[in-house]
Amino acid sequence: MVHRPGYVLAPVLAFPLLKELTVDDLIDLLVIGGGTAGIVGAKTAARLGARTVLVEQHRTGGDCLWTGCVPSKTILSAAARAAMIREAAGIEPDFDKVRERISATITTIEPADSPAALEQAGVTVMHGTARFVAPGLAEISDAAAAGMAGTAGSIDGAAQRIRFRQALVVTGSFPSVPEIPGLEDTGYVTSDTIWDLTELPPRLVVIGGGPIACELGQAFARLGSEVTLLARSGLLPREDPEAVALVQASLERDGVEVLLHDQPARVHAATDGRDGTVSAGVKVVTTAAGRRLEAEVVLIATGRTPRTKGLGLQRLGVECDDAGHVVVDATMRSSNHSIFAAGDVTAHPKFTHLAGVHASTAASNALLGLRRRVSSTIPRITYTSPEVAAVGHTAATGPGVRTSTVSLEHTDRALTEDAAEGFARLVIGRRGRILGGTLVGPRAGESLGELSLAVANKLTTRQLAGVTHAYPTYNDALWNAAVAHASGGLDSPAVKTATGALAGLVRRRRRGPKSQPSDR
Ligand SMILES: Cc1cc2nc3c(=O)[nH]c(=O)nc-3n(C[C@H](O)[C@H](O)[C@H](O)COP(=O)(O)OP(=O)(O)OC[C@H]3O[C@@H](n4cnc5c(N)ncnc54)[C@H](O)[C@@H]3O)c2cc1C
Ligand SMILES: NC(=O)c1ccc[n+]([C@@H]2O[C@H](COP(=O)([O-])OP(=O)(O)OC[C@H]3O[C@@H](n4cnc5c(N)ncnc54)[C@H](O)[C@@H]3O)[C@@H](O)[C@H]2O)c1
Repeated sequence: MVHRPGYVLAPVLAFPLLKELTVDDLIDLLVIGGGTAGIVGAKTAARLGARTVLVEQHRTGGDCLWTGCVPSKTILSAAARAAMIREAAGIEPDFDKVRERISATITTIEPADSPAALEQAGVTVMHGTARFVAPGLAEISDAAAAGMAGTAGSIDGAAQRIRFRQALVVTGSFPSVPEIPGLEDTGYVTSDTIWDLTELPPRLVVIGGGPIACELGQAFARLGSEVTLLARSGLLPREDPEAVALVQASLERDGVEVLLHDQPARVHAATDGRDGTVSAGVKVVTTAAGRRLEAEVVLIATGRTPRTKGLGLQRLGVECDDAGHVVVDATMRSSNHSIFAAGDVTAHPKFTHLAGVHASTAASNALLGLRRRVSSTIPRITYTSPEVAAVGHTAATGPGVRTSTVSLEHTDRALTEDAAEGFARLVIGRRGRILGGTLVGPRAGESLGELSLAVANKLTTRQLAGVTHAYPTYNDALWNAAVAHASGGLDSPAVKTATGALAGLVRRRRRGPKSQPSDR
Protein backbone atom coordinates (compact mmCIF):
# COMPACT_ATOMS: atom_id res chain seq x y z
CA MET A 1 0.00 0.00 0.00
CA VAL A 2 1.39 3.36 -0.93
CA HIS A 3 1.35 4.85 2.57
CA ARG A 4 3.20 1.99 4.19
CA PRO A 5 6.80 2.81 3.25
CA GLY A 6 6.27 6.06 5.17
CA TYR A 7 6.59 4.09 8.40
CA VAL A 8 9.97 2.73 7.45
CA LEU A 9 12.94 4.42 9.05
CA ALA A 10 15.70 6.04 7.01
CA PRO A 11 18.22 3.44 5.86
CA VAL A 12 21.02 2.69 8.30
CA LEU A 13 23.35 -0.08 7.24
CA ALA A 14 23.71 -1.73 10.62
CA PHE A 15 24.11 -5.26 9.26
CA PRO A 16 26.16 -6.70 6.42
CA LEU A 17 23.97 -7.24 3.38
CA LEU A 18 23.71 -10.86 2.28
CA LYS A 19 23.50 -11.52 -1.41
CA GLU A 20 22.03 -15.00 -1.27
CA LEU A 21 20.54 -16.77 1.69
CA THR A 22 20.94 -20.47 2.43
CA VAL A 23 19.36 -22.59 5.15
CA ASP A 24 22.60 -22.72 7.09
CA ASP A 25 22.64 -18.97 7.54
CA LEU A 26 21.63 -17.40 10.79
CA ILE A 27 19.19 -14.68 9.84
CA ASP A 28 18.76 -11.47 11.81
CA LEU A 29 14.97 -11.21 11.80
CA LEU A 30 12.33 -13.82 11.08
CA VAL A 31 8.97 -12.18 10.35
CA ILE A 32 6.01 -14.54 10.71
CA GLY A 33 3.06 -13.16 8.76
CA GLY A 34 2.82 -11.04 5.63
CA GLY A 35 -0.03 -8.64 6.47
CA THR A 36 0.44 -4.93 7.06
CA ALA A 37 2.53 -5.48 10.19
CA GLY A 38 4.71 -8.11 8.51
CA ILE A 39 5.29 -6.07 5.37
CA VAL A 40 6.20 -2.88 7.24
CA GLY A 41 8.27 -4.72 9.86
CA ALA A 42 10.21 -6.69 7.23
CA LYS A 43 10.83 -3.64 5.05
CA THR A 44 12.07 -1.66 8.06
CA ALA A 45 14.45 -4.49 8.93
CA ALA A 46 15.74 -4.84 5.36
CA ARG A 47 16.33 -1.09 5.16
CA LEU A 48 18.43 -1.39 8.27
CA GLY A 49 20.51 -3.90 6.37
CA ALA A 50 19.31 -6.89 8.37
CA ARG A 51 19.02 -10.36 6.84
CA THR A 52 15.27 -10.64 6.92
CA VAL A 53 13.00 -13.55 6.04
CA LEU A 54 9.23 -13.10 5.90
CA VAL A 55 7.08 -16.23 6.00
CA GLU A 56 3.48 -16.03 4.79
CA GLN A 57 1.12 -19.00 4.73
CA HIS A 58 -1.55 -17.55 2.44
CA ARG A 59 -1.01 -14.30 0.53
CA THR A 60 0.98 -11.17 1.32
CA GLY A 61 -1.16 -8.10 1.99
CA GLY A 62 -3.14 -9.72 4.80
CA ASP A 63 -6.61 -8.78 5.97
CA CYS A 64 -6.35 -5.11 5.10
CA LEU A 65 -5.81 -5.67 1.40
CA TRP A 66 -7.89 -8.79 0.73
CA THR A 67 -10.83 -8.83 3.14
CA GLY A 68 -10.60 -5.73 5.36
CA CYS A 69 -9.98 -2.04 4.76
CA VAL A 70 -9.66 -2.10 0.98
CA PRO A 71 -12.79 -4.08 0.02
CA SER A 72 -14.87 -2.53 2.82
CA LYS A 73 -14.00 1.04 1.87
CA THR A 74 -14.57 0.25 -1.79
CA ILE A 75 -18.01 -1.27 -1.19
CA LEU A 76 -18.94 1.73 0.99
CA SER A 77 -17.98 4.10 -1.81
CA ALA A 78 -19.84 2.03 -4.43
CA ALA A 79 -22.89 1.85 -2.16
CA ALA A 80 -22.93 5.61 -1.51
CA ARG A 81 -22.88 6.18 -5.27
CA ALA A 82 -25.57 3.54 -5.79
CA ALA A 83 -27.83 5.24 -3.25
CA MET A 84 -27.43 8.60 -5.03
CA ILE A 85 -28.21 7.06 -8.42
CA ARG A 86 -31.24 5.26 -7.03
CA GLU A 87 -32.52 8.51 -5.52
CA ALA A 88 -31.84 10.58 -8.64
CA ALA A 89 -32.82 8.13 -11.38
CA GLY A 90 -34.49 5.16 -9.72
CA ILE A 91 -31.83 2.79 -11.09
CA GLU A 92 -30.85 -0.21 -8.94
CA PRO A 93 -27.12 -1.05 -8.66
CA ASP A 94 -25.57 -3.97 -10.53
CA PHE A 95 -23.92 -6.18 -7.86
CA ASP A 96 -21.57 -7.73 -10.44
CA LYS A 97 -20.23 -4.26 -11.20
CA VAL A 98 -19.73 -3.60 -7.49
CA ARG A 99 -17.78 -6.87 -7.16
CA GLU A 100 -15.71 -5.98 -10.21
CA ARG A 101 -14.88 -2.61 -8.68
CA ILE A 102 -13.77 -4.26 -5.43
CA SER A 103 -11.46 -6.68 -7.21
CA ALA A 104 -10.10 -3.93 -9.47
CA THR A 105 -9.18 -1.84 -6.42
CA ILE A 106 -7.44 -4.80 -4.79
CA THR A 107 -5.61 -5.59 -8.03
CA THR A 108 -4.39 -2.00 -8.30
CA ILE A 109 -3.06 -1.89 -4.75
CA GLU A 110 -1.74 -5.47 -4.56
CA PRO A 111 1.62 -5.00 -6.32
CA ALA A 112 2.83 -2.73 -3.51
CA ASP A 113 2.25 -5.59 -1.03
CA SER A 114 3.47 -8.39 -3.27
CA PRO A 115 6.36 -10.80 -2.65
CA ALA A 116 8.11 -9.13 -5.60
CA ALA A 117 7.94 -5.72 -3.89
CA LEU A 118 9.25 -7.24 -0.68
CA GLU A 119 12.08 -8.99 -2.50
CA GLN A 120 12.94 -5.70 -4.18
CA ALA A 121 13.12 -4.10 -0.75
CA GLY A 122 15.65 -6.73 0.30
CA VAL A 123 13.33 -9.13 2.12
CA THR A 124 13.45 -12.87 1.43
CA VAL A 125 9.90 -14.16 1.17
CA MET A 126 8.90 -17.74 1.95
CA HIS A 127 5.53 -19.33 1.45
CA GLY A 128 4.58 -21.68 4.26
CA THR A 129 3.36 -21.93 7.84
CA ALA A 130 5.93 -21.07 10.49
CA ARG A 131 6.15 -22.24 14.08
CA PHE A 132 8.83 -22.05 16.75
CA VAL A 133 10.46 -25.37 17.62
CA ALA A 134 13.30 -24.23 19.91
CA PRO A 135 14.95 -20.96 20.92
CA GLY A 136 16.32 -19.41 17.73
CA LEU A 137 14.84 -22.12 15.54
CA ALA A 138 11.62 -22.14 13.51
CA GLU A 139 10.09 -24.70 11.22
CA ILE A 140 8.30 -23.77 8.04
CA SER A 141 5.91 -26.42 6.79
CA ASP A 142 4.94 -26.69 3.12
CA ALA A 143 7.72 -24.22 2.51
CA ALA A 144 8.40 -22.64 -0.82
CA ALA A 145 10.66 -19.68 -1.18
CA ALA A 146 11.62 -16.92 -3.46
CA GLY A 147 15.27 -16.07 -3.03
CA MET A 148 16.30 -19.00 -0.77
CA ALA A 149 19.27 -20.46 -2.59
CA GLY A 150 18.39 -23.97 -3.77
CA THR A 151 16.55 -25.01 -0.67
CA ALA A 152 12.89 -24.68 0.14
CA GLY A 153 10.06 -26.18 -1.80
CA SER A 154 12.31 -28.84 -3.21
CA ILE A 155 10.93 -31.65 -1.07
CA ASP A 156 7.17 -32.04 -1.25
CA GLY A 157 5.46 -31.40 2.09
CA ALA A 158 8.80 -31.38 3.95
CA ALA A 159 9.30 -28.83 6.69
CA GLN A 160 12.25 -26.51 6.48
CA ARG A 161 14.14 -25.18 9.49
CA ILE A 162 15.42 -21.67 9.82
CA ARG A 163 17.81 -20.23 12.41
CA PHE A 164 17.13 -16.69 13.59
CA ARG A 165 18.53 -14.19 16.06
CA GLN A 166 15.22 -12.40 16.63
CA ALA A 167 11.65 -12.84 15.45
CA LEU A 168 8.63 -10.63 14.86
CA VAL A 169 5.27 -12.34 15.35
CA VAL A 170 2.70 -10.62 13.13
CA THR A 171 0.20 -13.41 12.50
CA GLY A 172 -2.90 -11.20 12.77
CA SER A 173 -6.37 -12.30 13.81
CA PHE A 174 -9.45 -14.02 12.45
CA PRO A 175 -13.19 -13.42 12.98
CA SER A 176 -14.53 -14.66 16.32
CA VAL A 177 -17.71 -16.66 15.90
CA PRO A 178 -19.92 -16.96 18.98
CA GLU A 179 -21.40 -20.33 19.87
CA ILE A 180 -25.00 -19.96 18.79
CA PRO A 181 -27.07 -23.16 18.58
CA GLY A 182 -27.74 -24.05 14.93
CA LEU A 183 -25.36 -21.47 13.47
CA GLU A 184 -22.71 -23.87 12.17
CA ASP A 185 -25.32 -26.11 10.50
CA THR A 186 -27.28 -23.25 8.97
CA GLY A 187 -24.28 -21.39 7.65
CA TYR A 188 -23.06 -17.82 7.88
CA VAL A 189 -20.48 -15.44 6.41
CA THR A 190 -17.81 -13.33 8.12
CA SER A 191 -15.76 -10.39 6.90
CA ASP A 192 -13.44 -13.06 5.41
CA THR A 193 -16.09 -14.68 3.22
CA ILE A 194 -18.75 -12.03 2.51
CA TRP A 195 -16.68 -10.99 -0.50
CA ASP A 196 -17.40 -14.38 -2.11
CA LEU A 197 -21.14 -13.67 -2.40
CA THR A 198 -22.02 -13.64 -6.08
CA GLU A 199 -25.50 -12.18 -5.57
CA LEU A 200 -26.76 -9.36 -3.41
CA PRO A 201 -28.65 -11.01 -0.54
CA PRO A 202 -32.28 -9.83 -0.53
CA ARG A 203 -32.14 -9.95 3.29
CA LEU A 204 -29.07 -9.75 5.51
CA VAL A 205 -28.89 -10.17 9.29
CA VAL A 206 -25.73 -8.63 10.73
CA ILE A 207 -24.72 -9.85 14.19
CA GLY A 208 -22.56 -7.25 15.96
CA GLY A 209 -22.50 -3.51 16.54
CA GLY A 210 -18.84 -2.60 15.97
CA PRO A 211 -17.22 -0.93 12.96
CA ILE A 212 -17.54 -4.02 10.73
CA ALA A 213 -21.27 -4.38 11.42
CA CYS A 214 -21.97 -0.67 10.93
CA GLU A 215 -19.86 -0.27 7.78
CA LEU A 216 -20.98 -3.44 6.02
CA GLY A 217 -24.57 -3.11 7.27
CA GLN A 218 -24.81 0.35 5.75
CA ALA A 219 -23.09 -0.67 2.51
CA PHE A 220 -25.41 -3.64 1.88
CA ALA A 221 -28.50 -1.61 2.81
CA ARG A 222 -27.53 1.08 0.32
CA LEU A 223 -26.94 -1.56 -2.33
CA GLY A 224 -30.50 -2.79 -1.79
CA SER A 225 -30.44 -5.56 0.84
CA GLU A 226 -32.99 -5.47 3.62
CA VAL A 227 -30.62 -5.31 6.61
CA THR A 228 -31.23 -6.03 10.29
CA LEU A 229 -28.38 -5.31 12.68
CA LEU A 230 -28.45 -7.17 15.99
CA ALA A 231 -25.96 -6.27 18.73
CA ARG A 232 -25.79 -7.20 22.36
CA SER A 233 -24.20 -3.81 23.13
CA GLY A 234 -25.04 -0.36 21.82
CA LEU A 235 -23.57 0.61 18.44
CA LEU A 236 -19.88 1.56 18.32
CA PRO A 237 -19.48 1.29 22.10
CA ARG A 238 -16.18 3.22 22.17
CA GLU A 239 -17.50 6.33 20.43
CA ASP A 240 -19.08 9.61 21.61
CA PRO A 241 -22.80 8.87 22.23
CA GLU A 242 -23.89 11.86 20.14
CA ALA A 243 -21.82 10.58 17.22
CA VAL A 244 -23.33 7.13 17.65
CA ALA A 245 -26.86 8.59 17.63
CA LEU A 246 -26.13 10.24 14.26
CA VAL A 247 -24.76 6.98 12.83
CA GLN A 248 -27.80 5.06 14.08
CA ALA A 249 -30.21 7.62 12.60
CA SER A 250 -28.34 7.44 9.30
CA LEU A 251 -28.42 3.61 9.26
CA GLU A 252 -32.15 3.69 9.94
CA ARG A 253 -32.70 6.22 7.15
CA ASP A 254 -30.91 3.75 4.86
CA GLY A 255 -33.45 1.13 5.90
CA VAL A 256 -31.38 -0.79 8.46
CA GLU A 257 -33.40 -2.12 11.37
CA VAL A 258 -31.16 -1.65 14.40
CA LEU A 259 -31.81 -4.02 17.32
CA LEU A 260 -29.59 -3.28 20.32
CA HIS A 261 -28.97 -4.97 23.67
CA ASP A 262 -30.27 -8.23 22.27
CA GLN A 263 -28.47 -11.23 20.78
CA PRO A 264 -29.14 -14.38 18.78
CA ALA A 265 -30.37 -17.30 20.86
CA ARG A 266 -30.49 -19.82 18.00
CA VAL A 267 -30.44 -20.10 14.23
CA HIS A 268 -32.22 -22.63 12.04
CA ALA A 269 -33.12 -23.14 8.41
CA ALA A 270 -36.57 -21.83 7.53
CA THR A 271 -39.32 -24.26 6.62
CA ASP A 272 -42.12 -23.27 4.29
CA GLY A 273 -44.71 -23.84 7.01
CA ARG A 274 -47.11 -26.31 5.35
CA ASP A 275 -45.14 -29.52 4.80
CA GLY A 276 -42.07 -28.67 6.85
CA THR A 277 -39.74 -28.55 3.80
CA VAL A 278 -36.71 -26.33 4.13
CA SER A 279 -36.90 -23.02 2.22
CA ALA A 280 -33.84 -22.83 0.04
CA GLY A 281 -31.15 -20.79 1.71
CA VAL A 282 -33.40 -18.95 4.18
CA LYS A 283 -32.19 -18.75 7.75
CA VAL A 284 -34.16 -17.81 10.83
CA VAL A 285 -32.42 -16.06 13.71
CA THR A 286 -34.36 -16.08 16.96
CA THR A 287 -33.12 -13.46 19.39
CA ALA A 288 -32.90 -13.70 23.19
CA ALA A 289 -35.69 -11.11 23.38
CA GLY A 290 -37.85 -13.31 21.15
CA ARG A 291 -37.60 -11.54 17.79
CA ARG A 292 -37.69 -13.78 14.69
CA LEU A 293 -35.47 -12.55 11.87
CA GLU A 294 -35.35 -14.16 8.42
CA ALA A 295 -32.50 -13.70 5.96
CA GLU A 296 -30.71 -15.35 3.07
CA VAL A 297 -27.35 -14.39 4.61
CA VAL A 298 -26.19 -14.00 8.22
CA LEU A 299 -23.01 -11.94 8.72
CA ILE A 300 -21.11 -12.54 11.95
CA ALA A 301 -19.17 -9.41 12.99
CA THR A 302 -18.57 -9.99 16.68
CA GLY A 303 -14.89 -9.19 17.07
CA ARG A 304 -11.58 -10.92 16.35
CA THR A 305 -9.41 -13.69 17.81
CA PRO A 306 -5.59 -13.39 17.69
CA ARG A 307 -3.84 -16.07 15.62
CA THR A 308 -1.38 -17.58 18.12
CA LYS A 309 -2.47 -21.21 18.38
CA GLY A 310 0.13 -23.71 17.17
CA LEU A 311 2.90 -21.12 16.88
CA GLY A 312 4.96 -22.76 19.63
CA LEU A 313 5.06 -19.54 21.64
CA GLN A 314 4.82 -21.34 24.97
CA ARG A 315 7.96 -23.31 24.11
CA LEU A 316 9.85 -20.02 23.91
CA GLY A 317 8.33 -18.53 27.05
CA VAL A 318 6.29 -15.98 25.14
CA GLU A 319 3.39 -14.97 27.35
CA CYS A 320 -0.11 -14.68 25.90
CA ASP A 321 -3.17 -13.19 27.61
CA ASP A 322 -6.42 -15.07 28.22
CA ALA A 323 -7.76 -14.09 24.80
CA GLY A 324 -4.58 -15.41 23.14
CA HIS A 325 -2.90 -12.06 22.31
CA VAL A 326 0.89 -11.92 22.54
CA VAL A 327 1.65 -9.75 25.57
CA VAL A 328 4.07 -6.96 24.64
CA ASP A 329 5.58 -4.04 26.51
CA ALA A 330 5.58 -0.47 25.22
CA THR A 331 8.56 -1.29 22.97
CA MET A 332 6.60 -4.20 21.38
CA ARG A 333 8.88 -6.77 23.01
CA SER A 334 7.35 -9.96 24.38
CA SER A 335 8.29 -11.78 27.59
CA ASN A 336 11.02 -13.51 25.52
CA HIS A 337 13.40 -10.66 24.72
CA SER A 338 14.26 -12.04 21.27
CA ILE A 339 10.63 -12.13 20.20
CA PHE A 340 8.64 -9.03 19.28
CA ALA A 341 5.03 -8.78 18.11
CA ALA A 342 2.79 -6.19 16.44
CA GLY A 343 -0.58 -5.76 14.78
CA ASP A 344 -3.78 -7.68 15.43
CA VAL A 345 -1.96 -10.49 17.24
CA THR A 346 -1.37 -8.10 20.16
CA ALA A 347 -4.05 -6.60 22.41
CA HIS A 348 -3.56 -3.12 20.89
CA PRO A 349 -6.54 -1.74 18.95
CA LYS A 350 -6.88 -3.51 15.62
CA PHE A 351 -6.08 -0.94 12.94
CA THR A 352 -3.86 -1.09 9.89
CA HIS A 353 -2.06 2.15 10.68
CA LEU A 354 -1.23 0.89 14.15
CA ALA A 355 -0.08 -2.49 12.83
CA GLY A 356 2.35 -0.68 10.49
CA VAL A 357 3.73 1.82 12.99
CA HIS A 358 4.08 -0.76 15.77
CA ALA A 359 5.80 -3.27 13.50
CA SER A 360 8.27 -0.65 12.33
CA THR A 361 9.03 0.29 15.94
CA ALA A 362 9.35 -3.40 16.88
CA ALA A 363 11.76 -4.13 14.02
CA SER A 364 14.02 -1.17 14.72
CA ASN A 365 13.98 -1.82 18.48
CA ALA A 366 14.86 -5.47 17.88
CA LEU A 367 17.67 -4.83 15.43
CA LEU A 368 19.22 -1.70 16.88
CA GLY A 369 18.72 -2.62 20.53
CA LEU A 370 16.62 0.47 21.09
CA ARG A 371 13.88 0.87 23.70
CA ARG A 372 11.68 3.23 21.65
CA ARG A 373 8.10 3.22 22.99
CA VAL A 374 5.01 3.35 20.85
CA SER A 375 2.84 6.45 21.00
CA SER A 376 -0.42 6.44 22.92
CA THR A 377 -2.07 8.76 20.39
CA ILE A 378 -4.20 6.39 18.35
CA PRO A 379 -6.52 7.85 15.73
CA ARG A 380 -9.48 5.82 14.46
CA ILE A 381 -12.19 6.28 11.88
CA THR A 382 -15.42 4.42 11.27
CA TYR A 383 -16.24 4.94 7.61
CA THR A 384 -20.02 5.03 7.89
CA SER A 385 -21.98 7.94 6.56
CA PRO A 386 -21.47 10.15 8.50
CA GLU A 387 -17.87 9.21 9.27
CA VAL A 388 -16.85 9.13 12.93
CA ALA A 389 -13.22 10.06 13.54
CA ALA A 390 -11.73 10.16 17.01
CA VAL A 391 -8.41 10.43 18.81
CA GLY A 392 -7.32 10.70 22.44
CA HIS A 393 -9.93 11.70 25.01
CA THR A 394 -13.47 11.82 23.66
CA ALA A 395 -15.28 12.92 26.83
CA ALA A 396 -14.61 15.55 29.49
CA THR A 397 -13.68 13.46 32.48
CA GLY A 398 -11.52 14.81 35.27
CA PRO A 399 -11.13 18.20 36.90
CA GLY A 400 -10.57 21.18 34.61
CA VAL A 401 -11.40 19.22 31.45
CA ARG A 402 -13.92 20.85 29.14
CA THR A 403 -15.32 20.36 25.66
CA SER A 404 -15.83 22.79 22.81
CA THR A 405 -18.28 21.70 20.12
CA VAL A 406 -19.15 23.22 16.75
CA SER A 407 -22.01 21.78 14.73
CA LEU A 408 -21.74 21.34 10.98
CA GLU A 409 -24.89 23.48 10.88
CA HIS A 410 -22.50 26.38 11.47
CA THR A 411 -19.93 25.15 8.96
CA ASP A 412 -20.40 26.75 5.57
CA ARG A 413 -18.82 23.94 3.52
CA ALA A 414 -21.31 21.50 5.01
CA LEU A 415 -24.15 23.91 4.26
CA THR A 416 -23.03 24.38 0.65
CA GLU A 417 -23.02 20.60 0.26
CA ASP A 418 -26.33 20.16 2.08
CA ALA A 419 -24.60 17.77 4.51
CA ALA A 420 -24.80 19.59 7.83
CA GLU A 421 -25.24 16.51 10.01
CA GLY A 422 -22.25 16.22 12.30
CA PHE A 423 -19.99 18.15 14.59
CA ALA A 424 -16.45 18.69 15.81
CA ARG A 425 -15.90 18.26 19.53
CA LEU A 426 -12.60 19.03 21.21
CA VAL A 427 -11.75 17.79 24.67
CA ILE A 428 -9.60 20.41 26.34
CA GLY A 429 -7.50 20.24 29.47
CA ARG A 430 -5.80 22.83 31.62
CA ARG A 431 -4.25 25.86 29.89
CA GLY A 432 -6.18 24.99 26.73
CA ARG A 433 -4.29 21.79 25.94
CA ILE A 434 -6.06 19.69 23.34
CA LEU A 435 -6.50 16.19 24.79
CA GLY A 436 -8.55 14.67 22.00
CA GLY A 437 -11.89 14.87 20.31
CA THR A 438 -14.45 13.47 17.91
CA LEU A 439 -15.24 14.66 14.41
CA VAL A 440 -18.46 13.54 12.74
CA GLY A 441 -19.57 14.25 9.21
CA PRO A 442 -18.64 13.78 5.57
CA ARG A 443 -14.88 13.28 5.24
CA ALA A 444 -14.46 13.71 9.01
CA GLY A 445 -11.52 11.32 8.75
CA GLU A 446 -9.62 13.75 6.55
CA SER A 447 -9.56 16.32 9.39
CA LEU A 448 -8.39 13.78 11.93
CA GLY A 449 -4.73 14.17 10.95
CA GLU A 450 -4.70 17.77 12.19
CA LEU A 451 -6.38 16.81 15.45
CA SER A 452 -3.96 13.90 15.93
CA LEU A 453 -1.02 16.25 15.35
CA ALA A 454 -2.42 18.63 17.97
CA VAL A 455 -2.92 15.83 20.52
CA ALA A 456 0.43 14.15 19.90
CA ASN A 457 2.30 17.45 20.19
CA LYS A 458 0.32 18.74 23.18
CA LEU A 459 -0.87 21.80 21.26
CA THR A 460 -3.35 24.26 22.78
CA THR A 461 -6.57 25.65 21.33
CA ARG A 462 -4.82 29.02 20.99
CA GLN A 463 -2.12 27.47 18.81
CA LEU A 464 -4.67 25.74 16.60
CA ALA A 465 -6.86 28.85 16.49
CA GLY A 466 -3.82 30.92 15.47
CA VAL A 467 -3.32 29.00 12.20
CA THR A 468 -5.24 30.41 9.25
CA HIS A 469 -7.46 27.76 7.68
CA ALA A 470 -8.70 28.00 4.10
CA TYR A 471 -12.43 28.65 3.65
CA PRO A 472 -14.75 26.85 3.23
CA THR A 473 -13.76 23.39 4.44
CA TYR A 474 -15.22 20.76 6.74
CA ASN A 475 -12.05 21.38 8.74
CA ASP A 476 -13.53 24.75 9.74
CA ALA A 477 -15.62 22.92 12.35
CA LEU A 478 -12.49 21.69 14.13
CA TRP A 479 -10.80 25.08 13.78
CA ASN A 480 -13.85 26.97 15.05
CA ALA A 481 -14.12 24.63 18.05
CA ALA A 482 -10.54 25.67 18.90
CA VAL A 483 -11.29 29.36 18.19
CA ALA A 484 -14.45 29.21 20.33
CA HIS A 485 -12.46 27.85 23.26
CA ALA A 486 -9.47 30.15 22.83
CA SER A 487 -11.63 33.27 22.51
CA GLY A 488 -14.05 32.00 25.17
CA GLY A 489 -11.10 32.28 27.53
CA LEU A 490 -11.11 36.00 26.80
CA ASP A 491 -14.62 36.23 28.24
CA SER A 492 -13.59 34.88 31.64
CA PRO A 493 -13.71 37.52 34.46
CA ALA A 494 -10.00 37.16 35.25
CA VAL A 495 -8.93 37.58 31.63
CA LYS A 496 -11.42 40.49 31.21
CA THR A 497 -9.87 42.33 34.18
CA ALA A 498 -6.34 41.70 32.85
CA THR A 499 -7.12 42.73 29.26
CA GLY A 500 -9.07 45.78 30.53
CA ALA A 501 -6.05 46.88 32.55
CA LEU A 502 -3.72 46.25 29.57
CA ALA A 503 -5.97 48.23 27.24
CA GLY A 504 -6.02 51.10 29.74
CA LEU A 505 -2.21 51.03 29.91
CA VAL A 506 -1.92 51.12 26.12
CA ARG A 507 -4.38 54.06 25.95
CA ARG A 508 -2.41 55.95 28.59
CA ARG A 509 0.89 55.27 26.75
CA ARG A 510 -0.58 56.59 23.52
CA ARG A 511 -1.89 59.72 25.29
CA GLY A 512 1.37 60.09 27.21
CA PRO A 513 1.71 60.79 30.97
CA LYS A 514 -1.26 62.62 32.50
CA SER A 515 0.95 65.53 33.54
CA GLN A 516 2.07 66.22 29.95
CA PRO A 517 0.03 68.63 27.93
CA SER A 518 -2.10 67.08 25.29
CA ASP A 519 -1.15 67.60 21.64
CA ARG A 520 -4.58 68.94 21.06
C1 LIG B 1 -13.80 -5.76 7.35
C2 LIG B 1 -12.62 -5.06 7.97
C3 LIG B 1 -12.41 -3.72 7.72
C4 LIG B 1 -11.33 -3.07 8.28
N1 LIG B 1 -11.16 -1.74 8.02
C5 LIG B 1 -10.12 -1.09 8.56
C6 LIG B 1 -9.91 0.29 8.28
O1 LIG B 1 -10.66 0.90 7.54
N2 LIG B 1 -8.85 0.90 8.84
C7 LIG B 1 -7.99 0.24 9.67
O2 LIG B 1 -7.05 0.86 10.16
N3 LIG B 1 -8.15 -1.07 9.95
C8 LIG B 1 -9.20 -1.75 9.42
N4 LIG B 1 -9.35 -3.08 9.67
C9 LIG B 1 -8.38 -3.76 10.55
C10 LIG B 1 -7.12 -4.14 9.76
O3 LIG B 1 -7.49 -4.87 8.61
C11 LIG B 1 -6.19 -4.96 10.64
O4 LIG B 1 -5.94 -4.26 11.82
C12 LIG B 1 -4.84 -5.24 9.94
O5 LIG B 1 -5.05 -5.86 8.72
C13 LIG B 1 -3.95 -6.11 10.84
O6 LIG B 1 -2.75 -6.42 10.16
P1 LIG B 1 -1.79 -7.58 10.69
O7 LIG B 1 -0.59 -7.53 9.82
O8 LIG B 1 -1.63 -7.50 12.14
O9 LIG B 1 -2.59 -8.93 10.43
P2 LIG B 1 -3.10 -9.63 9.09
O10 LIG B 1 -3.41 -8.66 8.04
O11 LIG B 1 -4.18 -10.57 9.53
O12 LIG B 1 -1.84 -10.46 8.59
C14 LIG B 1 -1.40 -11.61 9.24
C15 LIG B 1 -0.80 -12.55 8.22
O13 LIG B 1 -0.11 -13.59 8.88
C16 LIG B 1 -0.28 -14.79 8.15
N5 LIG B 1 0.00 -15.89 9.08
C17 LIG B 1 -0.69 -16.21 10.20
N6 LIG B 1 -0.10 -17.25 10.85
C18 LIG B 1 0.98 -17.58 10.12
C19 LIG B 1 2.00 -18.58 10.26
N7 LIG B 1 2.04 -19.43 11.30
N8 LIG B 1 2.95 -18.66 9.31
C20 LIG B 1 2.94 -17.82 8.24
N9 LIG B 1 2.01 -16.87 8.06
C21 LIG B 1 1.05 -16.73 8.99
C22 LIG B 1 -1.73 -14.70 7.68
O14 LIG B 1 -1.94 -15.54 6.57
C23 LIG B 1 -1.84 -13.22 7.34
O15 LIG B 1 -1.55 -12.94 5.99
C24 LIG B 1 -10.43 -3.77 9.11
C25 LIG B 1 -10.62 -5.14 9.34
C26 LIG B 1 -11.69 -5.79 8.78
C27 LIG B 1 -11.86 -7.25 9.03
N1 LIG C 1 -12.78 1.57 10.17
C1 LIG C 1 -11.96 0.79 10.84
O1 LIG C 1 -10.88 1.17 11.27
C2 LIG C 1 -12.34 -0.64 11.06
C3 LIG C 1 -13.36 -1.20 10.32
C4 LIG C 1 -13.69 -2.51 10.55
C5 LIG C 1 -13.00 -3.24 11.51
N2 LIG C 1 -12.01 -2.66 12.21
C6 LIG C 1 -11.30 -3.40 13.25
O2 LIG C 1 -11.71 -4.75 13.28
C7 LIG C 1 -11.98 -5.16 14.60
C8 LIG C 1 -13.17 -6.07 14.64
O3 LIG C 1 -14.37 -5.34 14.37
P1 LIG C 1 -15.77 -5.89 14.82
O4 LIG C 1 -16.79 -4.89 14.40
O5 LIG C 1 -15.94 -7.31 14.43
O6 LIG C 1 -15.60 -6.05 16.38
P2 LIG C 1 -15.77 -5.16 17.68
O7 LIG C 1 -15.07 -5.93 18.71
O8 LIG C 1 -15.41 -3.75 17.47
O9 LIG C 1 -17.35 -5.22 17.95
C9 LIG C 1 -18.00 -6.41 18.21
C10 LIG C 1 -19.49 -6.13 18.36
O10 LIG C 1 -20.18 -7.36 18.37
C11 LIG C 1 -21.09 -7.38 19.46
N3 LIG C 1 -21.25 -8.78 19.85
C12 LIG C 1 -20.30 -9.62 20.31
N4 LIG C 1 -20.83 -10.85 20.51
C13 LIG C 1 -22.13 -10.78 20.17
C14 LIG C 1 -23.20 -11.69 20.14
N5 LIG C 1 -23.05 -12.95 20.51
N6 LIG C 1 -24.40 -11.25 19.71
C15 LIG C 1 -24.59 -9.98 19.33
N7 LIG C 1 -23.62 -9.07 19.33
C16 LIG C 1 -22.41 -9.46 19.74
C17 LIG C 1 -20.44 -6.51 20.51
O11 LIG C 1 -21.42 -6.05 21.40
C18 LIG C 1 -19.86 -5.40 19.64
O12 LIG C 1 -20.84 -4.46 19.33
C19 LIG C 1 -12.21 -3.92 15.42
O13 LIG C 1 -11.50 -4.03 16.60
C20 LIG C 1 -11.69 -2.79 14.59
O14 LIG C 1 -10.56 -2.23 15.19
C21 LIG C 1 -11.66 -1.37 12.01
